[in-house]
Amino acid sequence: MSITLHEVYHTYQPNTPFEYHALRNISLEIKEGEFVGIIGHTGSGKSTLVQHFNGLLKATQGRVLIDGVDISGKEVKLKEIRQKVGLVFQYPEHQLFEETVAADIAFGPKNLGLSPDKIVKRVKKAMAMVKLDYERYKDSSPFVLSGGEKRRVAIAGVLAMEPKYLVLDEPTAGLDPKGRDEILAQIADLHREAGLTVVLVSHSMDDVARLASRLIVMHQGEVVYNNHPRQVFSENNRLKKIGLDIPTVTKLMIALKEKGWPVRTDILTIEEAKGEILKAVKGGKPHA
Ligand SMILES: Nc1ncnc2c1ncn2[C@@H]1O[C@H](COP(=O)(O)OP(=O)(O)OP(=O)(O)O)[C@@H](O)[C@H]1O
Repeated sequence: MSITLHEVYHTYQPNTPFEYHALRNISLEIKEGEFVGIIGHTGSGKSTLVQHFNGLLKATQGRVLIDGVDISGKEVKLKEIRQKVGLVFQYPEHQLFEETVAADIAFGPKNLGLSPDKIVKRVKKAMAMVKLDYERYKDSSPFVLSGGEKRRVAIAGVLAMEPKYLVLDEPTAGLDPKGRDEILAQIADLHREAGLTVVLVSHSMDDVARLASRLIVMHQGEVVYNNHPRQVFSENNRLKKIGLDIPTVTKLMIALKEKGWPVRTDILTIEEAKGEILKAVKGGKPHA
């Protein structure tokens, strides 16, 4: 079971003076249970790519298969595909529109034609998943909430559809560090505890390095790396050439190594760095 792209191209406004080839020859697979990060600088095609995962954009060429089903098939119900692949847009809170938090989250399940009982159950479950207290928030207007809370309401709206794949396009954009950490921790929980397959689009290396087990790096509409974060970040110089940076903690370890400390440089988290530095310090002075 997977999201599979086979030689996908996407051209915006074809055969016009504004024609733009946003995706070129993309083949990739996101397997059920994975946590995949998609990184790339602005304009590299990340949003265009993920909008193919649920049929919001149609491939100009190539095939997109969701759990083996080619979504361009005439008999395919895109509504079902969009339920299976939940897509959280950039700044999803801009799409909140109902008068209360509960009504907003209920919008999707209502459209599925579920009974009122089932709808309430889904709303409660989705709010619990993003750690919003049901009783406290259900009757609030979404518009009086903080930026981070609004975003959680928007994510809950997608979760209430009970997707199998959760695709988040820059979910931390515009949040302060606390809001960012909270959202990322919740996304990690959704993968670890709720068992969702997660695709996280980001241009923050620090964020994806900690969470993703695989990274897809985009550059000018193409996939340039598709590998474990440690492998990707070992390509420090090539990443720099395409305008991407390695995680801060990885940079620190490279700097220590250059100063002669016997530390590993394929480090992705502060915890790993701590262990490595303590080991090196116990071992005595640097060699160089
Ligand atoms: N509707 C459109 N018509 C023409 N070109 C478009 C359209 N939407 C996007 N593009 C172009 O396609 C390219 C890829 O855009 P996309 O939004 O996928 O990039 P991105 O990597 O998600 O960028 P960001 O990090 O800024 O969100 C950009 O150069 C953009 O200008």
